[in-house]
Amino acid sequence: MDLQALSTETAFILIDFIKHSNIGIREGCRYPQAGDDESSALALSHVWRSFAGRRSRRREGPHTVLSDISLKVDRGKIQALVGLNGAGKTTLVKIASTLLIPTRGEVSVDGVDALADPSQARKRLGLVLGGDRGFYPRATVMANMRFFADLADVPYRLRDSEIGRVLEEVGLNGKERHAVYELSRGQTQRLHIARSLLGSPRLLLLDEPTDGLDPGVALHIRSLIRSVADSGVGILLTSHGMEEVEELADRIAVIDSGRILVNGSLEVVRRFADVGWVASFTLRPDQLADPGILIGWVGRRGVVLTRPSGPNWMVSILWKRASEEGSGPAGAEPTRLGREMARFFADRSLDCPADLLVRPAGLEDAFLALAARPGAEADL
Ligand SMILES: Nc1ncnc2c1ncn2[C@@H]1O[C@H](COP(=O)(O)OP(=O)(O)OP(=O)(O)O)[C@@H](O)[C@H]1O
Repeated sequence: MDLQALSTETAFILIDFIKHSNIGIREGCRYPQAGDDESSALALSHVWRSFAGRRSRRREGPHTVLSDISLKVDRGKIQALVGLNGAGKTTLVKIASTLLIPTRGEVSVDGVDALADPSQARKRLGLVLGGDRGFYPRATVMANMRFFADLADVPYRLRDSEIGRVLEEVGLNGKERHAVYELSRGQTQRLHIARSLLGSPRLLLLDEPTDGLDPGVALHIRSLIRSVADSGVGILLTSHGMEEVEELADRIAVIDSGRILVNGSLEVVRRFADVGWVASFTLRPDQLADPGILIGWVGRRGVVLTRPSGPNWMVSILWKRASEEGSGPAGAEPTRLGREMARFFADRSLDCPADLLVRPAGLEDAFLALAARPGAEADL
């Protein structure tokens, strides 16, 4: 736009508008301002959250649950949040949903400052905390959805068609006249998702959406989550299901004691956790009475996890990837690694386990390796 070609009055009105809006001019183009990230459904910046100690523990002072969390969820992408129980995932979801105010930091939902204008932010997001609560159980699906559509500010004349749209999206069309208590657990969970989609939010916050569901229903919910993301909604997903996260997430943040350890693709998380290949097998007591011998042999090249299974041990060796560039067995192809392990048994005149399997490490293995890292006991 050529400002010189405008009358002085029009130019002043335009400049005044630009000063009081979120728009900047750089060589005649609109460029993003702070809090106006075009691709962000959610932006958390240096978020901290503390809780006052319980009355009996007041002298201990506030308990810090989240420390300096910065996280972005892009539109159309699924950002997963994984961590052990009590790591701070639900607290973070509650802050993103405006249910909880951070002690410090900034929260922006679809470009809206959620701390300055929580009601505008709420209109742009959907929240699924799941579980059996959250609906009027004796009222019908339709009555519940009309109530929540009103809360979501869906215009009255569009209300029933909007409800029809979201019920169809989750496969609950036909259930409108059923009381909520008549729905199965999986159907109730789908209704939670339908409710969160009312008003076409730009951000969906899903806290363990498939928790407690049978595998078939969980599969359906997962494909629903993917299709919602594909429609351009940014999704923040917390889950203890590592396979689910691996399948769905574009980015995975691992949170530990209220801090983000790493955030990126599965490959980034695996590199951070320093785990490349996993060897798993069953060890009989007549093969190796003391798994400590195996642990000593692996040494610093990996992590050995054992768990009893009847009289046997189930063993997983999380081989570090650092030695992939070096000389250790983890640097070999899985076949070479398998051969190396076979030699361990042969050198001790022991049978090589028949079920020995070497496979690439997944998210669960990376997570276990992080939990087993030195010093982790102190903070996990
Ligand atoms: N209202 C509260 N008052 C005091 N402490 C709280 C409160 N809410 C959460 N916490 C504490 O904050 C920590 C993190 O809890 P949060 O529920 O966010 O963990 P989480 O990662 O979601 O755990 P889980 O996987 O078990 O659901 C826990 O130590 C919890 O006890």
